[in-house]
Amino acid sequence: MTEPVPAEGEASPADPHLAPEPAPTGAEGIAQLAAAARRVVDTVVHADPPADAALLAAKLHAIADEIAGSGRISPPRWDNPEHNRDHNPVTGAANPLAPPLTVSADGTGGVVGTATLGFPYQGPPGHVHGGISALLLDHVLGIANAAAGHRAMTAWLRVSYHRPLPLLTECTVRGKRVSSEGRKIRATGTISTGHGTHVSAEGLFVAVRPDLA
Ligand SMILES: CCCCCCCCCCCCCC(=O)SCCNC(=O)CCNC(=O)[C@H](O)C(C)(C)COP(=O)(O)OP(=O)(O)OC[C@H]1O[C@@H](n2cnc3c(N)ncnc32)[C@H](O)[C@@H]1OP(=O)(O)O
Repeated sequence: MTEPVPAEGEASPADPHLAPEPAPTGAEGIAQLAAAARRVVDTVVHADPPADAALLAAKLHAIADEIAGSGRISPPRWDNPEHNRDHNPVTGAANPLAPPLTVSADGTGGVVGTATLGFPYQGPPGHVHGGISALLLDHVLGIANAAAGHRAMTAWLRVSYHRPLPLLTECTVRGKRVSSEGRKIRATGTISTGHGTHVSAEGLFVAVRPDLA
């Protein structure tokens, strides 16, 4: 089957913002730690308070001390977008807060990712917190813009919640740049499940000033 050819400025499967990137030294190890920490968070949120909670907490602190003993990386530089990819709270494999969502080109000039969100992301009982949905959409719209060649900051994001988004259900997050005018870029996106669209968003993004990019 022939891949559709993206129009100029649209995300392609070969886009560097979507392609697997060369792993920075130690990235695999950090991703392993992040996956384990993610499991700890999920388990803690689900747990009946164990009788030996204080002892278990002490063990977790000891593990954190051991990890910290190997040193800390410096705060990222503004001009290092690679850092964002690994450590951001949505797709970042190195960030235990990230579900993580895996995003790729959707073949029509936009981007798409899937994730199944568990109890750490709960808002209304059994459903995803609205702020989490906004976070996913903000980030995926940002990736769609980046994949279309625009490194841009969110100026505003309008989120519409159409129906509650259930936890523990695979959801699909889509984003697409829809227009650009000078430094101003507009993008839209949705979060859907097999039951239809639960959340949609549109945003204005402003390309990073050339002297800062
Ligand atoms: C972040 C980059 C990473 C990329 C990595 C890739 C993938 C990762 C994805 C990560 C995604 C993470 C996503 C995140 O989390 S981004 C983090 C959340 N966003 C921010 O923190 C942004 C904070 N705001 C700013 O930094 C500045 O205000 C910006 C950069 C937005 C503009 O300040 P700047 O000094 O640069 O520009 P300007 O003031 O000359 O304005 C220029 C034009 O824009 C128009 N305008 C401005 N604001 C608004 C507004 N609110 N409504 C309507 N219009 C607005 C303005 O009228 C003018 O229009 P015109 O008069 O020319 O017609």
